[in-house]
Amino acid sequence: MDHYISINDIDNINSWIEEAKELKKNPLKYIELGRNKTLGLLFFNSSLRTRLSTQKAALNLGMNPIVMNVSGDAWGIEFGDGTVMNGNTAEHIKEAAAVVSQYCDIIAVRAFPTLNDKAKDESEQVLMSFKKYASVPIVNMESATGHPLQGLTDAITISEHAKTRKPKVVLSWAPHIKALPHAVANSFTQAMQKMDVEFVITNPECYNLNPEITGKTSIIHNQEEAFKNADFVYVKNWSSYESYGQILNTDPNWMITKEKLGNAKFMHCLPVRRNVIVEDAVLDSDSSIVIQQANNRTFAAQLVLKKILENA
Ligand SMILES: NCCC[C@H](NC(=O)CCC(=O)O)C(=O)O
Ligand SMILES: NC(=O)OP(=O)(O)O
Repeated sequence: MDHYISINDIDNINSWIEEAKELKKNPLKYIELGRNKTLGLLFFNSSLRTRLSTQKAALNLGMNPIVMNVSGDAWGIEFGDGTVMNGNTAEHIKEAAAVVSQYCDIIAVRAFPTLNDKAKDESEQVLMSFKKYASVPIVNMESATGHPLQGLTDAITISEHAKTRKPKVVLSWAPHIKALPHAVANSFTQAMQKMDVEFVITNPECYNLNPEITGKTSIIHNQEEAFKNADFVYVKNWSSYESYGQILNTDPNWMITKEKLGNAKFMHCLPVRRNVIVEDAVLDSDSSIVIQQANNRTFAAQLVLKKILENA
């Protein structure tokens, strides 16, 4: 594999899941594979899990990770072509990406959407500019429209916890005080579409995700109906896609409660706002598998890095 940009880069999700489970059993098996190779992690946004689990994955492969908080610590980067750079940006992505490529064998990037410029967000300007101007493989650590390391993690976690051959998986919108990206929900949807699961999405009417991503997946606007016989309830807030980046509904009736969850397992990518997205009683119960889910971030990242290293 050259780059890991989206869930579409997974050629066979079942074999990837099996390989990730093998890595989890023996995380240091490939400690020589990345020896003397450097992974650069560039963060334009905050992170706890991605920042630590991706470094851990690199260390398990014998790589040396180096991390930079780009927003704040680096010079402001210009992405526009032909811009007269007399504003706030001090260096162009053409130089920045070429320079970092000389220090790193793989570059991983986190860059969230603007949520006010749909065209710009959908062009994935930051991630795709790194891909264009860097001379080494690029890994997406959550971009404007996708979080494929999370989506792969979620697929592994569902496979590990499934009690039936074809579990029912529900992606549910839940309320939030801030306008949040679509990336996690998009990549989760794409991952579930590749798996042998019964997958449905539930969200208020004004919150349908990008129809190009949801495709034929059924969208049910009645949460209670969607949750019937669910084995996994994956919860996430996202802002409106149609009224791009807007908060149109904060109805607390969409919050996940123990009663609504029934016998299903609760999943969330984290960080999660308690008693806004989900009540304490769920997170503090055995129904929640969010901690086990976050642990799998390491093995998803390790699998992706391994596949890139093996291709080098
Ligand atoms: N990487 C996982 C989720 C990151 C981001 N969440 C957030 O920004 C939550 C912020 C808050 O709760 O204030 C998102 O939804 O895409
Ligand atoms: N789930 C996830 O990506 O977490 P962070 O934002 O903390 O990296």
